[in-house]
Amino acid sequence: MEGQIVKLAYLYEDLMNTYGDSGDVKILQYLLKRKGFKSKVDNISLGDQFNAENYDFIFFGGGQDFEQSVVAKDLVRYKETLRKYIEEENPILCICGGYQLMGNYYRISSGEIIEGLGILPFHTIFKADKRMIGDTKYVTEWGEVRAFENHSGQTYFEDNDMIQPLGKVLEGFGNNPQEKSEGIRYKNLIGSYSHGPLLKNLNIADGIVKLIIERYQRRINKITV
Ligand SMILES: NC(=O)CC[C@H](N)C(=O)O
Repeated sequence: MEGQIVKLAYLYEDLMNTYGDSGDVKILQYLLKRKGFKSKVDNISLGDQFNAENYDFIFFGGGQDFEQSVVAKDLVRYKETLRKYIEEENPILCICGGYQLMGNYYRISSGEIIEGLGILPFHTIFKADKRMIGDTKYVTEWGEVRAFENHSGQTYFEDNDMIQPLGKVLEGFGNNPQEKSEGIRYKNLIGSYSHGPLLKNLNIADGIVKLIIERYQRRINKITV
């Protein structure tokens, strides 16, 4: 029965998957299996139908500016279902280009604006003077994380009460070269510039698996009552 399977959605797997990001989903499936949970990944792409309510976890990986501009136009159809899912404290992990698209906009090198979903109050701006590339190290609520970043977009929060960074940067750049902050945490949405994949850091992976199982149990209880 479908209800007995943990359901994961991978948004635009064919377009948004840089530097091993799909490994994040594979690691989560492996850890869920070790805990005795079967899981299934649905790849959601251009023109598909998607209802976040049916899932226990959503993954949105990184992408180059061109792919982001294509995806942004399609993604707008999912704004309300994603907003509801996020507001209800369900788990979602957005990496780099996927993270950028949760904010208000991303201004790319040509000056053109890629509209984000505007679910969270931040924006990203391409700055030619600095490509943020290399190894990163930062501290999160789950402990220290090491990963790899490669982006030109610099992300700035517009409301520091509503959203918090995922971590404090010890090495590398994170959101931008000035603030020593990495990624975002809002309810159970995690956004990060980390590739490599991020979830090779098992402290974060275990934290997300816990959130997924809690969400799965809430969803299953709703189906069976
Ligand atoms: N790796 C990525 O997802 C890159 C994101 C975006 N295109 C940037 O350069 O900022």
